[in-house]
Amino acid sequence: MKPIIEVKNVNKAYKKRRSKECVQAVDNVSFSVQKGEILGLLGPNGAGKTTTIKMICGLLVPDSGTIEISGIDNTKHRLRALKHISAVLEGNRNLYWRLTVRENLEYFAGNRGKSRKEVKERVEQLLHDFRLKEKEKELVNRLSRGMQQKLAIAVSMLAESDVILLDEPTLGLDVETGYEVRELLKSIVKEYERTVIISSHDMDVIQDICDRTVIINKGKVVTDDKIENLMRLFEVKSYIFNLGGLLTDQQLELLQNRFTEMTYTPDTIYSTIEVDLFQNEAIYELFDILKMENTPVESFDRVTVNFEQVFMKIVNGGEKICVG
Ligand SMILES: Nc1ncnc2c1ncn2[C@@H]1O[C@H](COP(=O)(O)OP(=O)(O)OP(=O)(O)O)[C@@H](O)[C@H]1O
Repeated sequence: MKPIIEVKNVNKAYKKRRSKECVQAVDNVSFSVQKGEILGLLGPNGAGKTTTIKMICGLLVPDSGTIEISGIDNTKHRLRALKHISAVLEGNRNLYWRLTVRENLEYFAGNRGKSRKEVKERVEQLLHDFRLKEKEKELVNRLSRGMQQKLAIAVSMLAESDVILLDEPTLGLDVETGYEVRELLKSIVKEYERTVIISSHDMDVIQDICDRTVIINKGKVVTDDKIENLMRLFEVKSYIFNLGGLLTDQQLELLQNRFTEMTYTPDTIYSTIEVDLFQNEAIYELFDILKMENTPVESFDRVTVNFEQVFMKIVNGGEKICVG
């Protein structure tokens, strides 16, 4: 099936201020999104997420590469392509600040050529789904940041476009409101059956809501996979060994040379090693190094990892992860 969004070999550089140098914000990025998929664009600060989102929704033009939306090139046929997309960008909530919550929804619903009855029904539905009913008469400029964000997302749903882009939907919200917005997104993205791209550096948002994640670091795609696959990959590869003794300097050096991802924690007479074993044979090499000094292994187990740790490993490892 042809993807609904296809980003192909896209590059974007910015000129640094007061200098002739450039920052390569997006470096040969390619990924695609199928209809109905919920994709998380994840990456640390400055990774290139916002630049990518802005290129998809036509606010920035790539230096090279192509972006197709429903098969339409969004630089060659910008308006036609953008009909398929609505976006909620960080710090740019497209709302009328001097209108109430209900008035905003009515305005944007009416704007789409709907009948009065249809507008009323739609607005009621959204007020209910987004838990905004209590605030329907409140002016937008008096709403909390979280409420404004919910309203902005509700407005984006009104467009009935195939694809919704959400840039950092929980950024700057307090923990409780962030959680509420996340839970809300989780329930509505499935219910409203849209294709969604969420950019975030909030791991919980990505893990809870998205089917798949594209992780970007320093402008490059480092991983593109289902979250469950990434979790599985790291879960089975991370081990903790409880040792009934301490390592000698020579053993430690050998282990550190062999296993880059390794943590040694000595206690008085016991110690632990946490290590990532990417090949099954590596475990035998580890045992050989321990056997050199007859260091007893009292127990070993897989480490349970959370998505945040997986993300840190991928980003800090800097390598392309291939799964499957
Ligand atoms: N208008 C601009 N002019 C110059 N450099 C820019 C501009 N916008 C972004 N950059 C730089 O491009 C790189 C990617 O920025 P971008 O905002 O796309 O990343 P991001 O992943 O969205 O980061 P964050 O999570 O911090 O918003 C960064 O190094 C950033 O400093």
